[in-house]
Amino acid sequence: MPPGHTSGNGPPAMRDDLEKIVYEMNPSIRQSMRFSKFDFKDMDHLITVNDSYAGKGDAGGSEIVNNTRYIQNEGGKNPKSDHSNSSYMNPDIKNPKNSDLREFNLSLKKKYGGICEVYLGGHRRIILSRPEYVEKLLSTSIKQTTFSARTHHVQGLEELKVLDKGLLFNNNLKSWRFNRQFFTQAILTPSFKNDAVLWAYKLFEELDGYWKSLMSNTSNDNEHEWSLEVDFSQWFHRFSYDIVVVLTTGERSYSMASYYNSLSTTKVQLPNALIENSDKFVNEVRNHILGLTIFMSISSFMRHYSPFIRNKVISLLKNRDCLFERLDCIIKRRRKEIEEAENTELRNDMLTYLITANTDRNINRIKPIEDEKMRPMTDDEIRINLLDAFVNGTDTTANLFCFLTYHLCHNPQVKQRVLAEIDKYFPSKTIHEITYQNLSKLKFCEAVIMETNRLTPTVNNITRYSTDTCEIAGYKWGKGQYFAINIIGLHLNEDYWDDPEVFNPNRFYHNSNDNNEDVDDTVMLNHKFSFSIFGGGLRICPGRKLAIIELLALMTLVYGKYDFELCNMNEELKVKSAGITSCQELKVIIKPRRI
Ligand code: HEM
Repeated sequence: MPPGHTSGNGPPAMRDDLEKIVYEMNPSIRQSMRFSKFDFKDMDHLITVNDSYAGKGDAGGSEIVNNTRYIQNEGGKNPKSDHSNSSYMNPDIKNPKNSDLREFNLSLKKKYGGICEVYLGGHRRIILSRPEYVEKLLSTSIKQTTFSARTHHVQGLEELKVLDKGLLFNNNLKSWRFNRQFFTQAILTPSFKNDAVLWAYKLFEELDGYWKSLMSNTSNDNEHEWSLEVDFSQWFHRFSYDIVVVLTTGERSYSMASYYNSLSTTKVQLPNALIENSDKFVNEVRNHILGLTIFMSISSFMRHYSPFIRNKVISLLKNRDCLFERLDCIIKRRRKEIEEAENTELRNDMLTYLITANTDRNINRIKPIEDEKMRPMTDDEIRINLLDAFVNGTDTTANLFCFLTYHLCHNPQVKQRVLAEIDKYFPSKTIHEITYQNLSKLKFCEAVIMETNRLTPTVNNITRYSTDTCEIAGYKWGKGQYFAINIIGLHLNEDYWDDPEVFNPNRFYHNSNDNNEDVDDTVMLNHKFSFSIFGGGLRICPGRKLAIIELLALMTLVYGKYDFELCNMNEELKVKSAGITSCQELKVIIKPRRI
């Protein structure tokens, strides 16, 4: 997930504070944070395309030019003709107030075509919206290291102690490779994937229990005919936290239980202290994610000397210390358990893998490729890898599941096909047989996941920072150029997609005969890079398989058991869009489908 991610369902107090900081402070900061809340009227001022930059390779991009010039005129169309359309909106997300960066990206593509230049907070970014232009950035070649970094050296990230560590903000190629190898191996082993499905099942059972109990609080006595209004956004953000925490640390968090307690007069049978501790943990992670946004976007001077921000910054640094201390305790506790469990079989969670990798207790016995990677990981390294999994692996999946539900409710025929496929492979009473191998048979469901991400991507930009001179989009650029791939610009590009605004999973499902088990899962895209759900190249999302397994498991378990419809079909999808597009609320009525 790219930098600048804000979580949609952070604790309200925290979110309000962030908005206060961003929107109500002095104008110079508002200007620098314009990517969060921008004004279409000002776009011509903000955006400059000037090929005198190109070729010079001036990474500083010294001046803002007030006029706008088109350097790429796509498909013979004059982008100027789209001017009146600058507030173009996808039918599914209608309110520009609710969807800042997504709408901004869409209008950039509409108005300026495949390439343009944007100044945000004094930094020049080159925005790319054509698949041909992003090829080199997402190249898989190991030798192509010009675009191995995601950001420039952001001092704020150093202060948060995440720069050049772990994966997400690690620009040190050697250190990144070391961490990436462990991270990937830890979450791609068959035993880990099995556990992922097992935990999805267990946590769904827990969720199912809460929903039934909430229903029994109401007057309807007939257990087969009840219905319940639930906010999918709240439940599935919590579900994704609980599953990622248990899969990575092997320890339970109880954020679903805590949410249930807030809704119900009867409470879960767990000690309060356990739930409070779990709430603290989840809030620390959420605040850390918000901290990443603030520390990346606001200059060191403003962070430390602006009276508006200073206190927030101090509390975010305290939050970082608490979270790090908590993770360090978990790591130490597990190290001790591993030492004490001499001859016993070890668990499959990510933490156990990271502790034992390259030791004689290695749970997966995968041989490291290079000598330098032979050493075990330190606690400091393990901590950041766990954090990377929390930061990247929770809200992304939860939001996608909400968007998916929304699209299915608006496309009843697609919904019927999804249910038919689930019923075919997981008939009633066989749901406990769910494994990652048989989930992979759900090809139509997988196509629905892809199409959901095409139309409503959770990640808005994939960024790269050039570590050498390069040529992109026919221009020469200097070392230190910041590029941002405009995902929605690619996904709704009419040159590569027929009826791009229509929800049509068949684009990703090429087997017209549903009875044919031997499905061709090669998706034919007009251009390899016209679709990017998980990024690409060296930095491609390492959690992509886990994300798909989790989403398929959720579809099977939730849609298999419950019928679902939106409380209000006319209501807009409520999203907020910064680094990721996040679902704020999704009210759904659920009814039992299978008894
Ligand atoms: C639907 C869910 C998800 C989506 C849409 C998603 C998307 C992405 C994208 C677009 C990137 C940037 C890739 C690039 O720069 O080329 C990324 C990076 C990353 N993702 Fe995911 N992701 C998802 C789930 C997960 C999960 C479940 C995990 C792990 C538990 C994860 C871990 C990571 C990490 C660690 C990175 C940084 C990789 C690096 O810099 O080497 N993601 N993700």
